[in-house]
Amino acid sequence: MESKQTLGFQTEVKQLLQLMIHSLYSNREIFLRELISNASDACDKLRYQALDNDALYEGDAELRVEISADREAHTLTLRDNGIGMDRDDVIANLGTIARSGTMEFLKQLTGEQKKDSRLIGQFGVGFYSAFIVADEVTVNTRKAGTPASTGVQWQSRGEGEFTVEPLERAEHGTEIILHLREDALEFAEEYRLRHLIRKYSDHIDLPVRMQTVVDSSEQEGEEKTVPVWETVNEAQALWTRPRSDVSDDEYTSFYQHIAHDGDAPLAWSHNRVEGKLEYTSLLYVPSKAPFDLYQREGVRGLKLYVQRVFIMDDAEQFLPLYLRFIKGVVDSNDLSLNVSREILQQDPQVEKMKSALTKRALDMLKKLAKNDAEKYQNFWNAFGSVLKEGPAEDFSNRQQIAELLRFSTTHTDQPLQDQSLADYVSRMKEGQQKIYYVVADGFNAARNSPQLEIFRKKGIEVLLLSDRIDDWLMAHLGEFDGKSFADVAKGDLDLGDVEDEAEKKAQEETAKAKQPLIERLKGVLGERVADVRVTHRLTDSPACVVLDEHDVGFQMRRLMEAAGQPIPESRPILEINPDHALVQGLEGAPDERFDDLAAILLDQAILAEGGHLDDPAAYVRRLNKVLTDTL
Ligand SMILES: Nc1ncnc2c1ncn2[C@@H]1O[C@H](COP(=O)(O)OP(=O)(O)OP(=O)(O)O)[C@@H](O)[C@H]1O
Repeated sequence: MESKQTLGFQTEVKQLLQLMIHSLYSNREIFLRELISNASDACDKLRYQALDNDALYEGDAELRVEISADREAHTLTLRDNGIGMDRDDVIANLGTIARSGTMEFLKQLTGEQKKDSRLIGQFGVGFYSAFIVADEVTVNTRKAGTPASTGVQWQSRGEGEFTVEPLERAEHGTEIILHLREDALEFAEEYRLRHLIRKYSDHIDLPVRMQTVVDSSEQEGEEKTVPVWETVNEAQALWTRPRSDVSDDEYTSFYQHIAHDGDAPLAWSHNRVEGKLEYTSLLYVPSKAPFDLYQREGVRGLKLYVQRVFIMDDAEQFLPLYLRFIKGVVDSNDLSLNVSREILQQDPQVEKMKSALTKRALDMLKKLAKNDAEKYQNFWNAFGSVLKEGPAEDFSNRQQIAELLRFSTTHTDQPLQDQSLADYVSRMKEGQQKIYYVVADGFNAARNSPQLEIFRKKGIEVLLLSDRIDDWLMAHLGEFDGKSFADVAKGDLDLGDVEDEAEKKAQEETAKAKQPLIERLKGVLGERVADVRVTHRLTDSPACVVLDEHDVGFQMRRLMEAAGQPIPESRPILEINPDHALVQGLEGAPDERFDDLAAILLDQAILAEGGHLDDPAAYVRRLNKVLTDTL
């Protein structure tokens, strides 16, 4: 048998402990939530593993958590009869392996205690929160189903080192003994503990018991004290209760338990489905994005239960990827208890549940948008760009998703995305048939895009898009309220009936008159452009570049380029503003000067659109030549 060993905490864990001990005072009670939460997870794990091996219960199938305090000794003890840990588990889990969350946690610290303490649970650094209130922590544990001699004792003062040593332990499960700091003795007070236990564990399906009053009874003249274990929490899984019985506070604290998030959720939706498929779901919209929202391997999915038995965390088969921010629980009556991830992937029932849960989640967002604009904006700011993946991933729900989208537009000219498509449609000009948008790499580039000039002049609103996903979104959105979308940088400018016949005629005539100039430009620019034409979309700029209706957009091209993907060959169309002095000056220019100005015009149009030049040095050379001539 190995003897006592002293080991160093991993660097990140050390940093974390320093922080726990020295800075997080504001919300100290959360350590209890974290430790109860761990105990509850440990019991869930044992219940699950015992499904096909009853012996793991070792004759004690009544899963529970017990909490007792000793005011004299300054200790608080939490005991569970869950799965327990062996020596390797203890070393890995409680010291040497920083969870991926720890680093992120450290990165995101703001120095503001309130905020920082809320981050603790979210990043899976729960156990160490014990050191907020304790100056020494002892963990006695034994893995269920192993001999009594394989117990382990872990001990640390949270200062950089911990010890592990073998322990003879009759019971399986884990006992955590906190030696409370002088200033944390309130956590040994019975009334305080009772209150906290109810606050943090009423909703979990596991009795949390306290050794409270000591019962003294006179027997044969001798005073005998009997410890009484009393269940303090409600101990009923929250989702199994009828909606009308559950308070908002309870929904909130259940969310905080399952999502490891100290903040309140923005909305929830709790439903029981009966009939062919029977299940209960409880879905939540968090208020802020987790750090791994955009990572491929990021944690997502619901907690899956089958007939109240916990089966797995992060069951991702029940919601589409674009709703990966939704947290919650699904409890099925139909799935088998030994269902695995592989089975979930193929089960047609799961597919049906996924489709129903998707609708529920979208409905929940719709309601939030309708009832609370401020919260909805909060949701959109956190998760809008994920929801924008929806129309491409989930064709059948794309209209519903379209209603949920928010944009910044020329109506507000602000980067905040807070205008819905319905808002846009309600402001459409008489005769306007399309919803116009511009896509650029950043908000300012979009807002100042030359292509918008005519739209601003005529008071036609344009959506200003600058998220990476936007080109992709627009390609899949199709239409909204019977109106199609038009990229102002693609194809011919078509303002529908906003322009009258006289205007159109005048434009045609100008185009005819400029034909010789157009031909001359084409001759000079040659292969660099697909076409040159006169436009009336510009009022201030001399020229702009646009793409053919069916070309891949400028933004998408840059994304594909950055991702090392082959980009389909396409050349821009140069459009010139016949009313601009520079264009007018071109007409009479001698050949050499004309060639320089033509090239500059094209290069400038590409730059204004946000593109980069193949030969920037040539552009600078030409520009300097022209500038010098004017001196
Ligand atoms: N009471 C317990 N019984 C068995 N294992 C435990 C217990 N408490 C902690 N552990 C183990 O230690 C690990 C680390 O716990 P910790 O609370 O730091 O992080 P976590 O539980 O993984 O994340 P989070 O707190 O966000 O749930 C757990 O994942 C679990 O494997």
